[in-house]
Amino acid sequence: MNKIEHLGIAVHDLEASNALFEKLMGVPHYKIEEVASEGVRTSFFKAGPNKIELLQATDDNSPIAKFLEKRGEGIHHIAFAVDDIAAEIERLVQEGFTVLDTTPKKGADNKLVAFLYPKGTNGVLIELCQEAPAQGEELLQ
Ligand SMILES: C[C@@H](C(=O)O)C(=O)SCCNC(=O)CCNC(=O)[C@H](O)C(C)(C)COP(=O)(O)OP(=O)(O)OC[C@H]1O[C@@H](n2cnc3c(N)ncnc32)[C@H](O)[C@@H]1OP(=O)(O)O
Ligand SMILES: [Co+2]
Repeated sequence: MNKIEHLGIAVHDLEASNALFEKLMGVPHYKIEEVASEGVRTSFFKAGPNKIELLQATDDNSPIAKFLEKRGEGIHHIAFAVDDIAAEIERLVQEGFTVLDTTPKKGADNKLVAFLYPKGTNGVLIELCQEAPAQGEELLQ
């Protein structure tokens, strides 16, 4: 795995949290993107080379809606950048991790992503992220 690609933070109200993080970090968010397949609306901030992803639920079945209900607002996941997500998924399965997405799926910000079940990773939800190749559609079906 390479660097931490982003930290995901679950929030109730994306607009309010955008204003708060803008004040906190001294920079505006650089994009808002909805990922309907994940039931989320996201916004991104850069702090030097690092990224923060704020996530709001777009429906009641969203992982973010469930998380907020159970645990309230807070850090939801850590995303690691990987060069070859398919190879990394295979390696982690071999290592005995429960990979929730054996086929990478579309994430935000032009990424292919896959998640690991948090009960097998010390209670931390892990996301793998690969920069989506231009012809990434093939990987997504
Ligand atoms: C757009 C994209 C991107 O960056 O590009 C994103 O980030 S999308 C980000 C949104 N998408 C995702 O999160 C997709 C992957 N997540 C999932 O598939 C789900 O949220 C699960 C992680 C499987 C949890 O689902 P659910 O809560 O329905 O399952 P469950 O009731 O069996 O929960 C199992 C246990 O995991 C805990 N649990 C749930 N979410 C957690 C989280 N984020 N971090 C740590 N623990 C977590 C629950 O509290 C519960 O523990 P207790 O029983 O002890 O209470
Ligand atoms: Co994420």
